[in-house]
Amino acid sequence: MLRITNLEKSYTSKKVLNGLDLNIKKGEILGFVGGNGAGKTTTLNVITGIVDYQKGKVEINGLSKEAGIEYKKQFFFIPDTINVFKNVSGYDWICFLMNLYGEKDKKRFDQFIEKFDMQEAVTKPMGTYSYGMLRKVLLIAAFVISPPIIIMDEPLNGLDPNAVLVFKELIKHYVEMGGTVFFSTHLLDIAEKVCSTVAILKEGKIILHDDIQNILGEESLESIFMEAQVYERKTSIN
Ligand SMILES: Nc1ncnc2c1ncn2[C@@H]1O[C@H](COP(=O)(O)OP(=O)(O)OP(=O)(O)O)[C@@H](O)[C@H]1O
Repeated sequence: MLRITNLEKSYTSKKVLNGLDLNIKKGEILGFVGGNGAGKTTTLNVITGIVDYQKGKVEINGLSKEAGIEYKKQFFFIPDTINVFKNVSGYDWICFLMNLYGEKDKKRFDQFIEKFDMQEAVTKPMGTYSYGMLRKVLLIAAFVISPPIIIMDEPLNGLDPNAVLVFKELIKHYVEMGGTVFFSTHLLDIAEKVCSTVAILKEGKIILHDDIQNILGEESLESIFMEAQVYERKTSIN
C-alpha cells in the first residue's frame, strides 16, 4: 500500500531521515513511534508532499507524487498543526473535500457528525472552534472520504475520552472496509490497544516494524520502546 525506500531528508546540514525503509500493507493500523525529534513528523510531511526530500522513493498504491492529484487522492492527512479557512464552516469544508475526492455518502457524514457530538458546532465558522473540535472535523473528513490510507500526526491530541472511543470504533470499521492507517503517536498505551503493527523510528531509520502481538509477548510497548532506544532490534516486516 505504502512503500518508502531508502529515504533521505536533511534540513540544511542536519540529516533527519537516513535511509528510511518502510512497507505498510493494506489493512495495517501502524503506530509510528520514536523519541522527540526522531523524524516522525518529517516522514509524514515527506509522504504527503508538504516537504521535499533529497533521496529515495515514496509510493502509495504504486503511485509517486509525480502522479499529482491521483497520488493525493490515495490518502487523507491529519497534521498536528491545523490551518483552516477561519470563515468557512466545518460542514461546508467537508462538503468541499467530499467533492474533491468524489465521495457522495452524505448519510455517513451526518452519522459521523453525531458520533463526534459536533451537530451544533459543525455549521459554525471553523475560526470559532477549539483545537479538539478542529481535530474532530478532520477525523470526520478522513472517515467520510475513506481514501486507501489515512495518515495522521498525533491524532489523539486534543480529543476528549468520548472522541477517543469514537476514533477507535471508526478506525476498526474503516479497516474492515479495506482501509489502511498510519499514525504517529507518543501514547504507547493507545498504540498498544489500537494498532495492528508498530514501527519504531530512531536516528532516521526504522529499527523495528512488526505485528503488535509479536512485539508485545510478556512486555508492554513502553518497555519495548525504552529498550529499543538503547538496543536495535531486528525488523521482521519489510
Ligand atoms: N523546518 C525545519 N527546519 C529545520 N529543522 C527541522 C525542521 N523541522 C524539523 N526539524 C528538525 O528535524 C528533526 C526531526 O523533527 P520532527 O519534527 O520530524 O521529529 P518528531 O519525531 O516528529 O518529533 P516530536 O516527537 O518531538 O514531535 C528535529 O531535530 C527537528 O529539530
